[in-house]
Amino acid sequence: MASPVGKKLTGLVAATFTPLTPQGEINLALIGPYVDYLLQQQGVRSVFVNGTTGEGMSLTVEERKKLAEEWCQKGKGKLEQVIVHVGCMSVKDSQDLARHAAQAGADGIAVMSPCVFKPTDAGVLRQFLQEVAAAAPELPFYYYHIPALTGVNLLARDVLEGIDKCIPSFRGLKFSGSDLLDFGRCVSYCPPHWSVLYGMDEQLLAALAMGANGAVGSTYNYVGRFNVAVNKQLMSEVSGLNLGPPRLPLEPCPKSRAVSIAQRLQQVP
Ligand SMILES: CC(=O)N[C@@H]([C@@H](O)[C@H](O)[C@H](O)CO)[C@@H](O)CC(=O)C(=O)O
Repeated sequence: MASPVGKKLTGLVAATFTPLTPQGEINLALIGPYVDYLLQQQGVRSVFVNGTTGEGMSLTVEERKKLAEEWCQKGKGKLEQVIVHVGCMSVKDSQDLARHAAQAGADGIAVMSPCVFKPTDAGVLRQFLQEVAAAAPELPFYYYHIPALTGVNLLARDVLEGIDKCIPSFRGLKFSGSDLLDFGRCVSYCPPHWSVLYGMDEQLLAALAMGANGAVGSTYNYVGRFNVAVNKQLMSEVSGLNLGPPRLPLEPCPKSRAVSIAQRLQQVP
């Protein structure tokens, strides 16, 4: 099957919370107003559903399906992209969620590593991701790298090695780690039609300076507007300095180039 096209995922993406009723049931009635709130109050136009912030791993498969459907339905014609996290401990549950996300009209799916029986190396993790991606080959697929939660301390760059050969729908990664060297190597490795999205909101400026295409995080639910303003300002200052394309060639990273990047960034007021 031909690999999916679809618009490149960029900008701020809110990792959505899951609204619950006082009885602990998912509260689907709040999703419509949540969409409007993100657009109107935060200037955030894409969402990442059932991830860490949304406590997807603590929800049942049925609850995750209902939430994915509701976000796709209420976001249709309003949001730019609805990305659904479909990672589970069970590959079959993940495949089921991937197929469902495609039927529900999601714009892409993401998967984190299983974290109890952990992959022993990057190849094993790639194989897990491949089996899930194959269940919805028409959807752009993203690897969700979050080692602090999964305990899977593989380098994201190693996971990316040759990944498009086994996952034709691969379109990038959400990097929720603090290792900016690994992040920079991912930026360098990814072709321009992939998205490199950063997920530690506290380090967003560093990630943008290193070439992130956007960010996925919890704080964009409530300080999205602030970030949109700061990022616009940063980008105009950086482009005013004539630094060239933001995608920095860090692989291999010669010392002289690293120094010159640092010197140039110091000039940003
Ligand atoms: C561990 C965690 O929840 N990390 C958040 C961050 O947005 C994080 O809340 C933020 O950087 C504040 O520490 C995201 O990376 C998680 C995320 O995007 C998700 O919910 O899928």
